[in-house]
Amino acid sequence: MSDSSYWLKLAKLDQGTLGTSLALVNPEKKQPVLFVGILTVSTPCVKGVADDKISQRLQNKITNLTGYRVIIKVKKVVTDDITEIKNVLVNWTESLGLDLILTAGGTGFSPTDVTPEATRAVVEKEAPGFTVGMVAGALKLNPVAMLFRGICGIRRNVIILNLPDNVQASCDLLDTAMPVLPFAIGQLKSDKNYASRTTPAPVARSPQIIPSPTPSKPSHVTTPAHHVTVPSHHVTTPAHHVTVMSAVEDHHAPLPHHAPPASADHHAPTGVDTHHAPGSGIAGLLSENDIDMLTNLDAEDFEEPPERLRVVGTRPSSRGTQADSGISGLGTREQVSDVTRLTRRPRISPYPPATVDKAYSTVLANSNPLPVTTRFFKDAVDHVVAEDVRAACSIPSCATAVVDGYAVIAADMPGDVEVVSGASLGKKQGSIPYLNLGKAARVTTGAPLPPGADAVIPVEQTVILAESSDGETELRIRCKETVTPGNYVRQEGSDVKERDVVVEAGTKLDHTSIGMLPAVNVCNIRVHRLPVVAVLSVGAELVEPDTPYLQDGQTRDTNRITLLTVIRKLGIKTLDCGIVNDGPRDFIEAVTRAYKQADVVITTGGCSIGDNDYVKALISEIGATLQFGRVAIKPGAPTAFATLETPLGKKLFFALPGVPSPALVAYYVLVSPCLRKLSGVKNPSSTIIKVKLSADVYLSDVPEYQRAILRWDETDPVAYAEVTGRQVISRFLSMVSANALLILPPRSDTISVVKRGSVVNAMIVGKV
Ligand SMILES: Nc1nc2c(c(=O)[nH]1)N[C@H]1C(S)=C(S)[C@@H](COP(=O)(O)OP(=O)(O)OC[C@H]3O[C@@H](n4cnc5c(N)ncnc54)[C@H](O)[C@@H]3O)O[C@H]1N2
Ligand code: MOO
Repeated sequence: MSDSSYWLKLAKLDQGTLGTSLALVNPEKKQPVLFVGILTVSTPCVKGVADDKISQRLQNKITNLTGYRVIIKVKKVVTDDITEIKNVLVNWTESLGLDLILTAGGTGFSPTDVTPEATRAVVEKEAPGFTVGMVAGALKLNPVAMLFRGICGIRRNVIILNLPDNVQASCDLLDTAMPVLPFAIGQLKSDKNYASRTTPAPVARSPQIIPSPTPSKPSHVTTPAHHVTVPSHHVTTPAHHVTVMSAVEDHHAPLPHHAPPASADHHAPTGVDTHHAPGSGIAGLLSENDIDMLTNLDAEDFEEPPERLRVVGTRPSSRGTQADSGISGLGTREQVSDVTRLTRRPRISPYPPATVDKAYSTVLANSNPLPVTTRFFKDAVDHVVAEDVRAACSIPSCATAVVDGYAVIAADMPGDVEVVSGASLGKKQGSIPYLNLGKAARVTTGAPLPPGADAVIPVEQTVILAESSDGETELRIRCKETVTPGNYVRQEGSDVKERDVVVEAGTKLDHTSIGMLPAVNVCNIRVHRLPVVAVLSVGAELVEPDTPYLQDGQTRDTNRITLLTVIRKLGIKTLDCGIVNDGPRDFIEAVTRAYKQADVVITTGGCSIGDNDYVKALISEIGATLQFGRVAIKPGAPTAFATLETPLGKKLFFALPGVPSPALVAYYVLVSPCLRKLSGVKNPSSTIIKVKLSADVYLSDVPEYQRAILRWDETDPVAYAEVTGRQVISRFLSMVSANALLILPPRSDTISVVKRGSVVNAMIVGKV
């Protein structure tokens, strides 16, 4: 998968505002560019019960930063959720090439205020001087500033500055910090010119609040608040994640403060702003492209999220940042392994291969049966029963006839008996008259016996002696046979006794067992919830499978439909998450959305060490723990497995290879047992039988799963396995019609070929 389009997109963003994608200096203004993100932390804003007024004010203010041309690259509103805040900060500091992040809100004493804690958890260095300075300035205006708990720190060369949620208070604090920020940023960039050019004049011993230099804004340029529509090819993002540029008016009760500066802050308009500080031009504004991109960048972010963010083996961080922009002489950031940069990737896979056994046991150890729920039997097919199902009644519930004939008293036989009105299907046993000696009652198969009767004689063993004049009823019959009690009688409970176990825990309810439930009067049963499985394909070359004409280099996505089909056959709900073909951020967004709705996320492609293979590193990036990153298996070696604990339960991630047949083999070997175990199946392992090879098979250096078709001939009870042609992994046909995988051991010093006729294990994967 190529992420070039992602970079193009990023370049487009910058082109829209700067004229060149990753340039740091505006050629016209000769001012360094500063990329800023503004994060509003406000649960009410997210819920739509309050407006985000603060971000526009901060935006207006920061775009006037001395010595820099400020670009507001991203804005977002999140709830007061520590993980959500952390994730945004991590995301933004790693992926957006920002220099400064301003957060607003969540810094007070309210129990829900956690912005400082989130910030502290992610920063690499704290910068308490900023906080002290800002609070000192604000205290001169209002003692309530003592309640400000915000911090300032540095993460990945990005300064993060917490500000309070009160509009005026946050502007006041930012005012205090602004004269020093350019110097701090210059130092951070190790850019002596910037640093010296932007060094603030020493401040008086008692710091002064420096009023915002933002010029006042004529009200007629105000653009009405508008919501941004996310283009349809992107996943819909809730409105609160979309940057909404609206007029700002502060209705919050402000802290007592000095007279507001003659600034645009009180009537900051949205949309096209031609009144920003010199050099800012359209800085601080987002084009439609930007918003489109930003919407994608943020996704919905992580509600159930990474407590820790770690990258195993590689670090796909710092993309797009100035220091590693590829422009020589810019920045001196330490060069780390970076999966998004071809030349900076490890040249050997950093993931040690797990043995198949280890991979299998790791997967199963992490696949806990999903919670138990009660379902009506009609809705329980394909579910696995969580508790033994016991009969609530016996089958049959009373003695019944096994044949059509006559219920009799065995002692009367052989002999002639009078036929009385009898029992038929549908009649209750209690409503049937008692049968006395010398009498018989007509019964149909399955009908209850009249009380008093102890045997049934089939019609065939009787002759009619007398009948009614209309020929409708026999009046007297003769039976010549000796009859023993119980003859042709199905005794009460002879099939199932009340309280007998009819379906054992761990059994999947299928057509053979589902009917048993109502038979024993059990309609509601305890079953495990079935997993929801999301499937997405990764690859810039991929197009929808029904694309009629391919352009050079395009490939129809076949893995998705294959996997969705095989999973749906298990009765498991699937989510078709489409193709991810727009680079790492697109991937993170898609996987994040997927795991929020699914228990298991399966990706295919982008999983080896080719140009666009970042899947594993990015799975780690969303906070999941990579349990293994490769498997010593053929095919399917690049398969990885990761887990993520969330408040909604453990989420499992399988990264399967892009090549179709290895992807399906890896699915059979590792994913399908996982899905069975999650569903609650007692023995989730696949069915393995002994088969004979119909041709010599050469062994590989790792365990190999060769695709085969099993056939039986009349003379041999053991199936013959015919390998499906050449087993090169790229051969699509090797999978078609295969109903078994031959499990072949690795080559050893003593054995490198298994001869025709030898018996090997085969995993059943299809109809045999
Ligand atoms: N230098 C190395 N190269 C490779 C290694 C290695 O260890 N070192 N491993 C090889 C193995 S083994 C496999 S398997 C593949 C796996 O590659 P990826 O998972 O990265 O898959 P992609 O590069 O994305 O695609 C490979 C191939 O498959 C086609 N593809 C991808 N997705 C789909 C789909 N959804 N439907 C149909 N076809 C798909 C794709 O177009 C490529 O042709 O890596 C080896 N290389
Ligand atoms: O291990 Mo790959 O999946 O076959 O070539």
